[in-house]
Amino acid sequence: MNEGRAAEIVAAVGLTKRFGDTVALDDVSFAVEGPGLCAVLGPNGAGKTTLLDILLGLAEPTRGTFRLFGDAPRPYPRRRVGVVMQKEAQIERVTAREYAELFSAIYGVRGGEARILARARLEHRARTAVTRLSGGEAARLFIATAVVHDPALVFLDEPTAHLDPENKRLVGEMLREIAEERTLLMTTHDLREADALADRLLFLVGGRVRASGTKAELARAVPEAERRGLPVEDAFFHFCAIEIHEGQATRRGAAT
Ligand SMILES: Nc1ncnc2c1ncn2[C@@H]1O[C@H](COP(=O)(O)OP(=O)(O)OP(=O)(O)O)[C@@H](O)[C@H]1O
Repeated sequence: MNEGRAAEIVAAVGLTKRFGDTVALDDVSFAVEGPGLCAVLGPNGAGKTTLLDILLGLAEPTRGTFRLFGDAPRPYPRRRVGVVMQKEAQIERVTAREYAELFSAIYGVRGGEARILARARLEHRARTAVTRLSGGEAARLFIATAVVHDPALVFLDEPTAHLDPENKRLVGEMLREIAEERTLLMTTHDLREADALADRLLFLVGGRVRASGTKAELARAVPEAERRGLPVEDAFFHFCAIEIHEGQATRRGAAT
């Protein structure tokens, strides 16, 4: 990543979201500079999806505001933003090529389907129904589709959840390549994956930001005596006093 080009891409200012008595986000403020990959890390129920929904313009915060590319998102800058949701549309009998054609047409990108299939390395699976692709193949198709219109910012909600290690690695390589030129904001509860992929980190627990910054900054803040695992694992434990296993929060040493 070229530090000289860093600019504010996403900024949240006091975002709060309530669902009845549940406070999903509690006065969340942070800024993400780009390009690069920012991992939003937190256990189940931390508020990650709620945060993405607000930043995507799909939900209104109860309180607070946010900026995209340094400006208020009105009108929402759809053409500059891409998205991979946790549950992407799985339309029966639509092939990988048809799926790529459909979204290329929606985004008005001529010849986009060939770019999508090439980026996803799925040319040989073009005639296979999306519902019959493996988890890794489907993840690559959704990610390649999300960037067909060349957005500067891409939101991804747990794009590698439920993938085996080899497919996580393949998808991770794809995300790193995409993050060379763009800003990716990706939710995950996989600390190892964040350690391997992220330039920046946002730790979210119980709807509150526990820390945010570059991976190097947060890793440096961990005292020598607390350094036992990967830098991101140590930093998460240091700032949040919990670890995440299978999405669940546990105290260090409590999991098998
Ligand atoms: N539409 C809703 N109505 C009521 N409560 C909600 C709603 N959406 C989210 N919540 C609650 O808000 C909190 C944050 O949920 P959210 O889905 O944002 O967490 P998350 O970090 O994305 O979790 P996961 O890792 O399991 O996807 C949870 O307590 C959840 O039950």
